[in-house]
Amino acid sequence: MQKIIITGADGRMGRALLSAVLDNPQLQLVGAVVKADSSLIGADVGELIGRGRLDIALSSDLSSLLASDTILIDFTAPQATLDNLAAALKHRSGVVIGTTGFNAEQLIEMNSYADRLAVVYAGNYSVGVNLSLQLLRLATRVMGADSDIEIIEAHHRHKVDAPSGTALMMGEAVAEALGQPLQALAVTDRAGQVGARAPGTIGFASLRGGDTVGEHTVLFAAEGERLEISHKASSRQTFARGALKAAQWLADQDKLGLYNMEDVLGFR
Ligand SMILES: NC(=O)C1=CN([C@@H]2O[C@H](COP(=O)(O)OP(=O)(O)OC[C@H]3O[C@@H](n4cnc5c(N)ncnc54)[C@H](OP(=O)(O)O)[C@@H]3O)[C@@H](O)[C@H]2O)C=CC1
Ligand SMILES: O=C(O)C1=N[C@H](C(=O)O)C[C@H](O)C1
Repeated sequence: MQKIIITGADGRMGRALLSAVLDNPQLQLVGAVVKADSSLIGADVGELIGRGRLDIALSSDLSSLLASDTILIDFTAPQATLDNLAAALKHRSGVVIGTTGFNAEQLIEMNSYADRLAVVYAGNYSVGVNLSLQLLRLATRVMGADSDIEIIEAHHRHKVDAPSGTALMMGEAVAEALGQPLQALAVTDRAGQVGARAPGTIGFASLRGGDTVGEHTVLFAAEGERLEISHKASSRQTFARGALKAAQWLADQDKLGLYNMEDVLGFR
């Protein structure tokens, strides 16, 4: 059985991941980690997620749980993820990262682990979103030169980063098919007298409200027609199950490296 540790265990994704691990007979939950100042330290994981006592206590001591045969699944916040990667390196644990909102320096730091650890990183672990990246590359090759490309995302009111990690992944796929880096094309801030749309740019718009789990549309607006490629997640379990698939896949890899969900799904 593959041993799994969940960080950010009391978060929205942390709880979804705990349920998904407990439902998967091929996985064994060996640790659930919360912040050092959390009032939940010592509480029972089963009671946290409404499943009755499981005799696994929430802990803040990630290092004491990590080992070379554990996989850490981390959906927390950018700095916490980088701290957790440093801890994983000491124990040679594989890491599956779902956190979004990294800045450029933080992404460079994450990439620096690629030759020392086995890591999967994806801004979205659903099958549908990762399949859509293939569709987006094709649509961009066919229609990209003649279309205005806009990426619209909607999330719940608690989300702290924008554009979403998924929107940026989609933007990267489109930019790659256009043969340019995303930073050179992305427009994320339209307000006031911004002027007419610059050709070849990729616009981003972010909506926040209610309990929206995660919705993304990439619009190719051409003369006389519009193509929209959309994905709607209706449950966090879809992300949790994808992350567990990534953990099982990572455990079977014999090479270190920074992988993504397209690697896990065999799409590239
Ligand atoms: N890749 C994917 O498929 C998906 C990615 N996400 C991403 O996952 C991340 C978490 O999302 P979500 O679960 O909704 O967020 P939550 O805010 O519900 O959970 C975040 C968790 O991380 C913990 N945390 C935050 N900051 C720190 C820190 N500095 N040190 C240690 N722990 C910390 C929080 O602890 P505390 O509660 O004590 O603050 C909490 O347990 C986000 O970046 C989100 O975008 C979300 C869904 C899918
Ligand atoms: O914060 C979320 O909730 C989500 N975050 C990810 C993102 O930033 O794209 C994935 C999903 O859309 C939910």
